[in-house]
Amino acid sequence: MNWVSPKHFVPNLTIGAPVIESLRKHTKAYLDCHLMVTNPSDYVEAFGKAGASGFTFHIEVARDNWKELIQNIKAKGMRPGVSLKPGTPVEDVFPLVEAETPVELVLVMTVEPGFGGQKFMPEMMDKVRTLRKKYQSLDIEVDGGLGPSTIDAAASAGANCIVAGSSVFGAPDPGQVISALRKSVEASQIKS
Ligand SMILES: O=C(CO)[C@@H](O)[C@H](O)COP(=O)(O)O
Repeated sequence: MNWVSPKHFVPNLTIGAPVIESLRKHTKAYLDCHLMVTNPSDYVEAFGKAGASGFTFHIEVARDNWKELIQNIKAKGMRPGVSLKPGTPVEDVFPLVEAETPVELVLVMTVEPGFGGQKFMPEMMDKVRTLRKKYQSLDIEVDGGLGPSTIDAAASAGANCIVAGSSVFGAPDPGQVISALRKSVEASQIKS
């Protein structure tokens, strides 16, 4: 794909706080917000007010301010999470999980963030296994290329929160795919 990253031109997001606010009027569901942005601090207040449940930022853009960011996310009533890109070592998020005010979720990207429909990277399961061994009760999320053919690898490595796009929205029966994903995670949790 020949795609060049644009510079920021406007401070708004296509699926930003107004979308969360609109959804919140119709559901009590957990709204898990993963902000793939360079300036997550700028969005905490708006997402909190809009009714987001979780706010996940990227470690790659928060190396200098993650402590304040986590505290701010919690102060605004959301669960803080941190995400890491495929090239980022898992050790980089340990301090955030072990902090006095810790993140409550780690999102291991299983594709390069940016586009749906990419191939799952099984080698990222080493990160998931490492996190699960070290932190038994941590929420570990995976995102990218998850579907019926890849869920068992992720679930058996220890992932318990699954983000799935193409496999669900491209299925003739999305509910059936969601059930299959859920079943695999539940079965792995019983075994461990
Ligand atoms: O936002 C991203 C990647 O940037 C992911 O959430 C993907 O969009 C998930 O989609 P599939 O890989 O399941 O199609």
